Amino acid sequence: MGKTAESVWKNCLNFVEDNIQEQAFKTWFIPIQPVKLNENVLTIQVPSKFFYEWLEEHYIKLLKISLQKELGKEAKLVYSIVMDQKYSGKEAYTVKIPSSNKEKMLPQEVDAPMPIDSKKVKNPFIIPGLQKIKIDSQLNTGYNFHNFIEGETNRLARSAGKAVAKRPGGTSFNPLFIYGGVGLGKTHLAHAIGLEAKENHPDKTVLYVSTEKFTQQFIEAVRNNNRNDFIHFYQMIDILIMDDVQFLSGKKATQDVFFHIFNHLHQRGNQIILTSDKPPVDIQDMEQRLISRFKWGLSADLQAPDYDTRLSILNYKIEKDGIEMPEDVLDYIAKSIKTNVRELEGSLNSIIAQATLNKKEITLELTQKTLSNFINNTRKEISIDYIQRTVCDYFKIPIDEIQSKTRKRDVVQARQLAMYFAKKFTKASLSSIGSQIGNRDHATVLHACKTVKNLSETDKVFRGYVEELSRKISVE
Ligand SMILES: Nc1ncnc2c1ncn2[C@@H]1O[C@H](COP(=O)(O)OP(=O)(O)OP(=O)(O)O)[C@@H](O)[C@H]1O
Repeated sequence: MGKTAESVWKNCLNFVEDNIQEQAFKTWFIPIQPVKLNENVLTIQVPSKFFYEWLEEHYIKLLKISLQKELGKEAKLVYSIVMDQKYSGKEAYTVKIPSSNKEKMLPQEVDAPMPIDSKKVKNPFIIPGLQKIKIDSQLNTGYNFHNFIEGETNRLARSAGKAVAKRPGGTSFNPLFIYGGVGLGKTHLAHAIGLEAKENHPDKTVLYVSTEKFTQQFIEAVRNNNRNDFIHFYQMIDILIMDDVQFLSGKKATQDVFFHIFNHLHQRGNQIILTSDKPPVDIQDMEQRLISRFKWGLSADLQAPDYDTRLSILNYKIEKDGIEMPEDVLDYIAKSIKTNVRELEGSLNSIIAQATLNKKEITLELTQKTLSNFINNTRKEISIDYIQRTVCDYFKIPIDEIQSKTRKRDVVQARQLAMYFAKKFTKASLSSIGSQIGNRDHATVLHACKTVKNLSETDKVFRGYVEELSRKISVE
């Protein structure tokens, strides 16, 4: 039987699967569809331009080998990309681009719905000559890529940051929206991108600004009647990094001015990098038109580091400070401090300080003693998993039921209660709660929280459940 696109792709997938991690395989290869086979040219359909860029950046070598095994040395790969027409509200369409077939390459330029080359458009507000003024980028050289340790939980954000620093405004990651909980490295990564972009493109104007500072500057500008100067200044920036955009929440006038700056920069193909403690959809009191712009590029999250990353961070820091520490001590710290990198650094510093001040050797015993308070506090954190198990035990429902799609009344109620308690007892965002409890969206979680609140006010029996469960969960 002759070869078909399906059969060729199936064999390629078998080869790829044997050579990469399972999670990566599921994420980047399962969604691909074989479309056409024309002699030695295989066309595959990928869900987005981002997807295509990622494959070309990370897996091109593997794809090339697998394809050559199937179709010979002259094998060629063509991507069919489903382009989302976010800007015009028109139907999605597909574009076809050949693979670079290089082992390592820069992502190619694609016919994006947004004219990337709109740099030539003249900005009537900018006085010629002013554009190249030197500004202090406000970047902290201590926060660079070299000391930003890579791990499973930050790989996507880090790689996207690297890509942006290489080709600011030239990838589909615009804006690059980095989000994650407290102390997970958002600010560090944002500075690292700025520093590397500056190094790669010395002619570009880079500016890091916290949202708080931006807001203060704006208020000051309005007070002094130079709102326009403020806007013009920001419109001159080639790479704008704005930290903690969740602080725009509720600030209508600042959102408004940022909206105009954002549009201007984006239309000119300038790069925007934003950080936030939550994903765009969960930012409260933010204009919808801004939220939708935040989602235009790539949203990448930083999660709490896993054990291996925690250990690598500790090793890096002690090596840098020229300190020796027994392996069991490092292992103990990495196993005990799980929440975030700032706490990990803090605990390491406390141990070093204890040992230095008391002229003691760093031992496991000293470490356990120093960290005891800290660990007791951290253990009190309640996980979503624990909440789900407690609710399911209480109602005698198997945990897979609330994870399933079933709409059975008792299961729906248990699921809603689990969502309500996750909102009450954890710092997780609505969308993160939804994705962990039954793979629902943030609106479902919001609805669940309201339903539980309403029912507790009107139904005595239900209120009893809520109170008892609340006690059970918080006792731990
Ligand atoms: N992957 C990493 N490798 C090395 N150090 C890291 C890493 N991630 C975070 N850190 C360090 O952890 C500390 C906290 O990081 P950072 O201030 O960037 O967090 P953040 O997410 O911006 O926190 P916040 O939400 O409180 O602003 C910094 O000292 C940073 O250098």
